[in-house]
Amino acid sequence: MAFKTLSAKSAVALDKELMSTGAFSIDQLMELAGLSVSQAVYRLHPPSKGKNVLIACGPGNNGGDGLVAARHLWHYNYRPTVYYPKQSKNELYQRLATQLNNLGVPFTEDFEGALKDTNHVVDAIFGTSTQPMFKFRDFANRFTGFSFSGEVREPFPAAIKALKETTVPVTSVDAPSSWDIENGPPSEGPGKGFYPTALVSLTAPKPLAKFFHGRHFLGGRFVSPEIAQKYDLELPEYDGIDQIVELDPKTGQKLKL
Ligand SMILES: NC(=O)C1=CN([C@@H]2O[C@H](COP(=O)(O)OP(=O)(O)OC[C@H]3O[C@@H](n4cnc5c(N)ncnc54)[C@H](O)[C@@H]3O)[C@@H](O)[C@H]2O)[C@@H](O)CC1
Ligand SMILES: [K+]
Repeated sequence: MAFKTLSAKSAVALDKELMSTGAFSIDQLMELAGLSVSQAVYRLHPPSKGKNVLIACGPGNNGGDGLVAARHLWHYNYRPTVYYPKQSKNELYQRLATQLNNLGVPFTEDFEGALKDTNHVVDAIFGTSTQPMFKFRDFANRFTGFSFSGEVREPFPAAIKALKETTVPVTSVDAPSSWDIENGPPSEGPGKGFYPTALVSLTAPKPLAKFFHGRHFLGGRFVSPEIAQKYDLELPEYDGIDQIVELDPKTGQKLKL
């Protein structure tokens, strides 16, 4: 069975559509994305198996999903710790960080130290960025010979390397950080050889998911039938009140239990 995915170009258009004709705000989408991630963590690693969860957040929307997930995990009785070294000045992210401060969730700058005392890690450093900066860099790379992963800037290379080397289970949000949306794992740089335990694809799996062989969940239960049809998405049915659905990593279809 063919593994159906959403191309980088369609992912950009779909994001715009959700926020224009779909009438969603970014806050809403991020809340639902982060809620999905928190449910995947609960499914993989209930608090009875260890409450310490380290959430690594990058500077963009992927990091925002991580901040939201951290809040939900606290409410599920986990003990989350957040690594968020490049805090955005954007009001939305500041509010998400304040919400965590209000719950007493600690922020750490020592990612590797925190990793020693954790039971599960959420990788929300980089997702499937659709920023023009990435496109420019891809273009520039053709002339300089540097790959995307070789260009991951400080302080994130050490964190991505630590994610690769840890024996603690890692759940990646939308993409294993530093993977390419179309071509998957990088051939050099800190993300070379990084294969997390689980992946939560948001809205629809992107082409990189074909290179991933761990446990695969789909989240982002907010796509209307009209938008799904327009983007030719074959979204699996979510059960009951679940915000995630587990997919067969080989086919991308709903996993038959
Ligand atoms: N359509 C959806 O389903 C939704 C997507 N969301 C999330 O949004 C993500 C995409 O967000 P963004 O486009 O903000 O991008 P990312 O969050 O993937 O992050 C890339 C950002 O990092 C910055 N950056 C800074 N330093 C860097 C360095 N050293 N190396 C590389 N990049 C660096 C880039 O400027 C860029 O803004 C998705 O993967 C998903 O997690 C959700 O927030 C909302 C719903
Ligand atoms: K990620």
